[in-house]
Amino acid sequence: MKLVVTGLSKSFGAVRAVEDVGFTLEGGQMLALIGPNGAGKSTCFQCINGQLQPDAGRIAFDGRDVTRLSVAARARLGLGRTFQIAQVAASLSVGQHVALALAARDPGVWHGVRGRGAGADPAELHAWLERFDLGALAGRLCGELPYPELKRVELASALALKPRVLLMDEPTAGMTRADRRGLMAIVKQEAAGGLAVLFTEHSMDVVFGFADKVLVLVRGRVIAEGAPRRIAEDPAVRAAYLGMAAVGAPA
Ligand SMILES: Nc1ncnc2c1ncn2[C@@H]1O[C@H](COP(=O)(O)OP(=O)(O)OP(=O)(O)O)[C@@H](O)[C@H]1O
Repeated sequence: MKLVVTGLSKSFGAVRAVEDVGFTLEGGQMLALIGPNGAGKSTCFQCINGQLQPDAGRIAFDGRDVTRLSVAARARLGLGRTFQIAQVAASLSVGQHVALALAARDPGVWHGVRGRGAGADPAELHAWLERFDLGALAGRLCGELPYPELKRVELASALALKPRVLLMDEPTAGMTRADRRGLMAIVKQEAAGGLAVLFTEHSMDVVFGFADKVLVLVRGRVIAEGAPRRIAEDPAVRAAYLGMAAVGAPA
């Protein structure tokens, strides 16, 4: 798997949110997109997942140009993302939510071909829930879950679709350090199995603890790219973005 982004640019009126951004992401890698507020992380992220159309640039997925494809078409090719569990899904149980995601992987279920409604195979569902330490919570309503567990349900549901690239926009926002690390450890395991991961992140312990590669954006442009240790020591990064105090030692 290879995701190649070249010359990505997007403006909003006079604001050049993203300018000439490029990078390569391969299977098994975790790439963190970082930068100060307003640097263009979300805009870049949304151009890649298809929510926004870039003004210029190309996004190639395994050699195929996906720049003009819809979110759904990208997802079908294996470009997956985590979604925040919306209000409507809050009334589903954990088991139901994950079962829907598992079933959605198989279009036959939706077309009634298998005649089993939207149910996943119970044994597969059980194994999947256990993998995310959600077995004991299967009957709980998503809307009543503590935040870290809810984030695990979102991740379990996104990965149930078996993406080859997982896009996560601020996956650990609002979590404690321990919960952040717990969630990202699961993602890291998936990456070890060949999944490519692109995530935006503000928590430096997550960036330096889990990313294989870091891309630093400042005012829409890439100012540095490389291994976390190199990025942490990069004077331009320290000066332009992180600030001396904010850069922790790489984990
Ligand atoms: N829909 C929009 N309309 C107008 N300007 C926008 C829009 N979305 C983003 N911008 C502007 O583009 C620039 C980049 O914003 P973006 O949200 O991509 O940055 P970010 O790095 O994700 O920031 P944050 O860390 O605060 O979420 C900012 O100046 C922002 O105000």
